[in-house]
Amino acid sequence: MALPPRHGRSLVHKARQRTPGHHYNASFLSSADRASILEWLGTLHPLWEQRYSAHFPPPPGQSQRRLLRPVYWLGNWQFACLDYYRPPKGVKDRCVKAEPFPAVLQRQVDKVEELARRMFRGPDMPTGWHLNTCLVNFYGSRLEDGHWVDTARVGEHKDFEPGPVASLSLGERALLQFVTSSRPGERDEVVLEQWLDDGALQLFGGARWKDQTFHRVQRVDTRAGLLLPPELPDFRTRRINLTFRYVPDAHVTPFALLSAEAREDVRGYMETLASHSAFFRAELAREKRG
Ligand SMILES: O=C(O)CCC(=O)C(=O)O
Ligand SMILES: [Fe+2]
Repeated sequence: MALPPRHGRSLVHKARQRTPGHHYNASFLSSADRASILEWLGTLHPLWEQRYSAHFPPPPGQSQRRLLRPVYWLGNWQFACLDYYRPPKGVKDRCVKAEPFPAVLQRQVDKVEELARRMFRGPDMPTGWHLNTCLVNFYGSRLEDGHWVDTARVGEHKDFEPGPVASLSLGERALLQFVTSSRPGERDEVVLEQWLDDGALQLFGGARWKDQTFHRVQRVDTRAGLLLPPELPDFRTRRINLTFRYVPDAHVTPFALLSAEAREDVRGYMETLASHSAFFRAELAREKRG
């Protein structure tokens, strides 16, 4: 059970704690699978996306900015400038069909789905749920005007995809916190903290962790010299996290079938991806065939 937070005491939940709806296994990945995932990561060409686009301009008072980190998506790509997947209203032209999972990841997904089906029932396990989406987050420092700037954090947010969400962590450990919703003038209350270790699985679902709380990556440890693949210009990766989610198949759209505006907004990204990927080349070609 999650203990209520007490003053002056941090809640550090150890491996395999019993918190309903939240599961953590520090040693989920075998060393062979871990090695093979790292080898696959070395072949990726992640994107530095911009938050906004021609048809999704910055709101008043905000300006165009890059995301804090490069990302890669599998299954479907939720481009930041298409404003991510936000059911029930934001489901059209949000999830662009992307590459399938490599075999080593599909094997992890099969195991995680089996576990999730044992952990979650009824309203916590949507009809048709399967993990068909993966966001690969690269955490580290980026070079800005000759200085390395640490951008290894994620502000509080919810994952809006329905049902349980699973994540695999590689590299430096990260402190993940679940916090209650913020109200103006009130400090967020941390209701659960979990250090995510190299090779760990975290699985969470149900109203408590998906709807009633936000989560954030508060910080990522630094150990001198840890550098994860792939080699990127102007970025040093020390942690990689893969989150697996479910987007109903009806909401995953091939690039060629997006609205003209959405195609315009992401065409440049598709072309960049296509320069390294036969899958994205074929998706672009499909548009030309009409
Ligand atoms: O890096 C992590 O462990 C969590 C990332 C996350 O919350 C997300 O990608 O939605
Ligand atoms: Fe998240």
